[in-house]
Amino acid sequence: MRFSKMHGAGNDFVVIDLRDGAPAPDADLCRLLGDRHRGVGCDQILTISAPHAAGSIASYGIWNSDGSPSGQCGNGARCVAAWLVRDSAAQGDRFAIDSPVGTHAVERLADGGYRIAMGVPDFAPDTVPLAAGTVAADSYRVHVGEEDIAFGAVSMGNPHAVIEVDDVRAANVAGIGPALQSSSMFPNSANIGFAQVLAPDRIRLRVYERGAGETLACGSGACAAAAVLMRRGRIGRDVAVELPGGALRIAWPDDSSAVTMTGPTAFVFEGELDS
Ligand SMILES: N[C@@H](CCC[C@H](N)C(=O)O)C(=O)O
Repeated sequence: MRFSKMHGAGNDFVVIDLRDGAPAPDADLCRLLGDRHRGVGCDQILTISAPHAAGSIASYGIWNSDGSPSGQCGNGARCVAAWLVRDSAAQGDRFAIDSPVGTHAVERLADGGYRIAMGVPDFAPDTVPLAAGTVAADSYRVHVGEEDIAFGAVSMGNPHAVIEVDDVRAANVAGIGPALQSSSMFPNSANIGFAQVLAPDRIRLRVYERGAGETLACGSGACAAAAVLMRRGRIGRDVAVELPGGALRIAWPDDSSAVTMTGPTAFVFEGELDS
């Protein structure tokens, strides 16, 4: 099995081409590929297959390093786009690719970065899914140990909670992240973001990802944090999101439009696994 190792702002991937109809890796193989000691090591495994929608050039599947599937991966979408460009499957600077939750318009930028239309954020609790009766415009509350935590919740095709903090570097990401993930409020778990507003056009973010733990960057998490804070009026509609592994640009012109995410991609190495 041949694969490409890639990363987007430090969120790293094993990318596998399944366009010949080969089966997707099962959960055991995903765990092995994700293992940084016994396998290749990555946060997510991305598989590239034939398109689902007319007009798209390919589709992709997403698996976390613990073997669980996801519907959305922002950094992964940029890496899949860059992989398809290198493969000459993409003609021109604008094309479309299908994630498990829908079709995404892709724009290849002059500086080598990619802009992806990530879809319209959905705040409905049933969609997240979040076990809460009403849609809170601002935030929900939950007890984690002794702490009373306020958070926003949104689906970007995958579930996100966003906690605004004063100092993200001091945030208890490794404690609150897994505790909130296992709360009964999140029947499908969630990606837990910790966001600090630095300026109306700049936030700092760390994300404890579902199925992967804290990563150097989470693209859908950046969209989710920006959407929650924009909806609260805490920041403007076009922001830089500074993550431990790099910066992404997130824009959401108005509540009914798609969020766009812009950021870098990198190829790390090519590899081959034997059976
Ligand atoms: N790193 C990704 C998100 C990957 C999936 C996530 N952990 C989940 O289970 O939903 C990104 O860049 O968005």
